[in-house]
Amino acid sequence: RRRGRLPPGNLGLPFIGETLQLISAYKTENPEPFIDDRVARYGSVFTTHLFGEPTVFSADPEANRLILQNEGRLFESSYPGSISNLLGRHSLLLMRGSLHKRMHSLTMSFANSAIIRDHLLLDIDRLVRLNMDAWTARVLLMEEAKKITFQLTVKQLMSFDPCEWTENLMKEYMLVIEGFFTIPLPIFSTTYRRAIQARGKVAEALSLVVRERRRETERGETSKNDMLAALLDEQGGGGGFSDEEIVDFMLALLVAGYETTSTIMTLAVKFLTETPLALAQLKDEHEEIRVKRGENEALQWEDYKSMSFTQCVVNETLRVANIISGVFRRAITDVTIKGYTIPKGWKVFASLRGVHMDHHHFKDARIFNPWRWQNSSGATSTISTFNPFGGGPRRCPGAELARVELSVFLHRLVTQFSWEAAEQDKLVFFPTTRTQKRYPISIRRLKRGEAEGES
Ligand code: HEM
Repeated sequence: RRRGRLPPGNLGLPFIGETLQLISAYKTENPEPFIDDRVARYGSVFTTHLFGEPTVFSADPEANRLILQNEGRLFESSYPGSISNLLGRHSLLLMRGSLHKRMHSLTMSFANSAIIRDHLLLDIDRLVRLNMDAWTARVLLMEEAKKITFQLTVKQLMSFDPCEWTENLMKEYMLVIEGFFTIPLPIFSTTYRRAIQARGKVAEALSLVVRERRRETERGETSKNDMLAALLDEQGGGGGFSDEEIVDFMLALLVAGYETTSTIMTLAVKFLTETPLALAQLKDEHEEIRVKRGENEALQWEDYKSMSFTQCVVNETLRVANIISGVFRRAITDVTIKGYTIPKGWKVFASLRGVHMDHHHFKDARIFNPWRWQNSSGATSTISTFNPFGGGPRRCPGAELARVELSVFLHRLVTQFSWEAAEQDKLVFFPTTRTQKRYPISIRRLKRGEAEGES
C-alpha cells in the first residue's frame, strides 16, 4: 500500500533508537535540548525511536490537539505491558470505548466543582492541617506532600481517616509506585517484581473494603458519600461492577492523583522560594483570607474562589514543571498530520512540555513568571497551548481537585510557616519530575501578629 511521507527525523541506533539521549537529557535540570535540537532540525513534528518503538513526537499544539481529541477514532492510549500489569486491566487509564466513556464521566461526576465545594473541601483542609500540625523544624517536603495526597485520596475513595490500616496500605502502595519508574527495563528489575507483589497485597486489602461496603449497601446500612459509594450506586450511574473491576478502578485513581499532585505541591513551594516577589504577593492574598475567616475556621469555597494570584502560581507551576510531560498514543489507522502520514500502529507522543516551554507560545517560556496569567490566558498565541491536564476524552478528571488541593496546601503553608530551602536540591525529569533530595526545608511556625514576608 502506498503511504504518505513520514515526518522527518532520526530513528537512532537499532532497537534503542534515541531512548538513551532522551533519558540523559531528562535526568538533568535542563531537558529542553532534546526537543529543541530536533525541532530546529526537523520541525515541531518529527520521527524518533523511543522505548523500543519508532515514534512520531509532536511538540506542536495543533497536532497535539488532533491527537488528544481523536482518542478512539484515530488514536488510542497505549501503555507498555509492565505498566498495565501494575494498573490492573480494569483501570480507567486502560479502558476503551463506551466503558471508558461511562467510567470517565462517573469519575468526573465525583470530582466536579459542586462535590468538591460541598463535600471534599472540608476534608482537604482538615487533613492538610492535621499533617502540618505534626511538622518539626526540618521536613522533607516531597514526603510530606505525598503523605497528604495519599490520605486525601483514600478519604475521597472510601472515607477512611488516617489510621494504622491506611499507613500499612501506604507502605505497600509506595512499593507499587516504584514499579512504575523501572522504565525502560522492568523485567530485569527486582523493584518491579516487588511492585507486582505489593500490588497483590494492596488489591487484597481494597477487596476486603469493597466486599464489606457491598454488604452494608445491600442491607441499607451505609450513607457514605465517597467514590466507592458512587461505584456501587445503581441509581447514580454506578452499579453492575465486579469487585475486581472496582479494585482496579480505585487503585488507578490512587496512582493517577498521587505522584502528580504531591510533586506539584513541592515544586510550587520550590519555585516560590526562588521567586521572593511572588511569594510575598501570595502571602498577602492568603493573609487577607486568614484575617477574614478567623484563626481556626475551615476554608470555604468562596475563599478558594478569591485566591486569584494563587491560581496564577498554580498555572505557572503546572506549565513549568510539566509533571506529565506528554502522553503516548497509538495510531489505529493511517493519520495525516501537518502534511505527513503517521502509519497505522505507530506510537505517537504528544509532548505537553514541548509546547509549554516554547518561546513562540509563551514569552520567556523558560522562566517561572506567575504574573503572565494575570488578566490573560498566559500564552502569546491564540490556539490552545496550555494543557497540563491533557485534553479530549481522556482529559484528567482530577484537574479541579488537584487545583483545590494545591491551593489549600499553599494557604495553610504560607499562613502558618516561614521556611527556607535546607539544602541545594536539583530538579530532574526522569523517570519522573522530582527533586533529587525530596526538597528538605527548614521551617518556623509563625507567631500570630508576626509581620509577614519574613521567610
Ligand atoms: C497536578 C496534578 C495532576 C496532573 C498534572 C494530571 C495530569 C493528567 C494528564 C495529563 C492526564 C491525561 C493522560 C492521557 O491523556 O493519557 C491525566 C489523566 C488522568 N488523571 Fe490526572 N493529573 C493530576 C491529578 C489528578 C488527580 C488528583 C486525580 C484523581 C482523581 C487524577 C486522575 C486521573 C485519571 C483517572 C486519569 C485517566 C483519565 C482517562 O484515561 O480517561 N489526576 N491526568
